[in-house]
Amino acid sequence: MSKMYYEQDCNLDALKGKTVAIIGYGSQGHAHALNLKESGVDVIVGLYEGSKSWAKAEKAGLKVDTAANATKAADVIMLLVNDEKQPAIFKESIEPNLTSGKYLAFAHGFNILYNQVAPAKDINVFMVAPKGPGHIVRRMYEEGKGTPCLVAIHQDPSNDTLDIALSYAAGVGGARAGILETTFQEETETDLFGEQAVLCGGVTELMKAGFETLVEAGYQPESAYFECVNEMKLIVDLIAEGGFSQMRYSISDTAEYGDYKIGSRIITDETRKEMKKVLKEIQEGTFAKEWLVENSVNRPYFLAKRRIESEHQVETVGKKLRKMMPWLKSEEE
Ligand SMILES: NC(=O)C1=CN([C@@H]2O[C@H](COP(=O)(O)OP(=O)(O)OC[C@H]3O[C@@H](n4cnc5c(N)ncnc54)[C@H](OP(=O)(O)O)[C@@H]3O)[C@@H](O)[C@H]2O)C=CC1
Ligand SMILES: CC[C@](O)(C(C)=O)C(=O)O
Ligand SMILES: [Mg+2]
Ligand SMILES: [Mg+2]
Repeated sequence: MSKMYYEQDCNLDALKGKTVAIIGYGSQGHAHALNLKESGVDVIVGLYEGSKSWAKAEKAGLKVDTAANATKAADVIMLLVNDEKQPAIFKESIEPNLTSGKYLAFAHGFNILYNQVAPAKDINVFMVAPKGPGHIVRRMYEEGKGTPCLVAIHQDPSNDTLDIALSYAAGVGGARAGILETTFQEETETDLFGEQAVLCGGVTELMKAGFETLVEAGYQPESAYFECVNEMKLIVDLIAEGGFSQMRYSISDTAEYGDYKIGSRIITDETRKEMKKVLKEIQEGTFAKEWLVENSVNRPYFLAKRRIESEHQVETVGKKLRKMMPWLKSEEE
């Protein structure tokens, strides 16, 4: 049976007297460090000499040191550097300073599930994985709201790792929305599937396909952008707030009829079959292997696609239109 935890189930005091090192100060790192600090936790950020994040973290009022020194100073070490960089940083800076009984934490299970990081048996290992982008985790916390989190325990030699993990999850704001207990395997496989097939890969390809269909048929790119990209958030906000039924309550009956009639012509049996294939590749470790190889040869596919995607018309038109909507805050520097 699924196990959910809320504020009344979490004891923030479990982290009292302990220091938490946040290694990395990017999307998740800045959100965890600042939310925990504002929840009363003693935080130190761990980076490397020359890191562009160093000055940012100091400017935000956080203690900063190298990853090795931060690990030495801390009882709980949360690894929030890029997944592909974690194994080397763990070996070089963290493992030599992880004394028995410390807690090592992750926000994604990739490196534990696929055996890229293997902590000694006397180290407590847990995961707190927010189900949202770091900048939103921070923004929600500042607004007095929270982002749901997953929590999982990999090793528990001290017999209190769940208490520490729940305290941590509450400190980042997760208990305001709900913390679901899971395993490293379930988190990794569902997270990879979600970002590839639905949230990132699925949504951007759907938007681009809609945008390109309209533009190729001779409609204005601005019209295609408003229809297929900008309005997505407005529709999805209604779904997030009140389910499909609230979205369908707010749209016209004409749109609702089109939704029922046409949706399954777009997401076809073929698409569902492909989703199953994608999930199998994740479960069998094929995707993980590919991503590790891509990194070992300096990411040629990843970097080329990043450039090509950033030059797509949907991006250039969107940039121009968003400038006229100053309330749309961009987190990119
Ligand atoms: N992005 C997200 O919203 C989510 C991410 N996660 C997980 O969180 C983890 C972190 O991802 P994310 O926040 O996207 O990472 P980012 O790429 O946003 O940030 C990485 C950070 O690590 C720092 N860094 C890089 N190399 C080193 C090093 N050698 N020593 C110390 N710090 C270093 C970077 O500093 P600099 O930039 O100065 O080089 C940067 O501050 C991953 O496990 C990811 O799967 C989980 C849920 C959502
Ligand atoms: C959806 C992408 C994500 O899994 C996330 C923000 O939750 C990630 O890895 O960044
Ligand atoms: Mg995710
Ligand atoms: Mg992810």
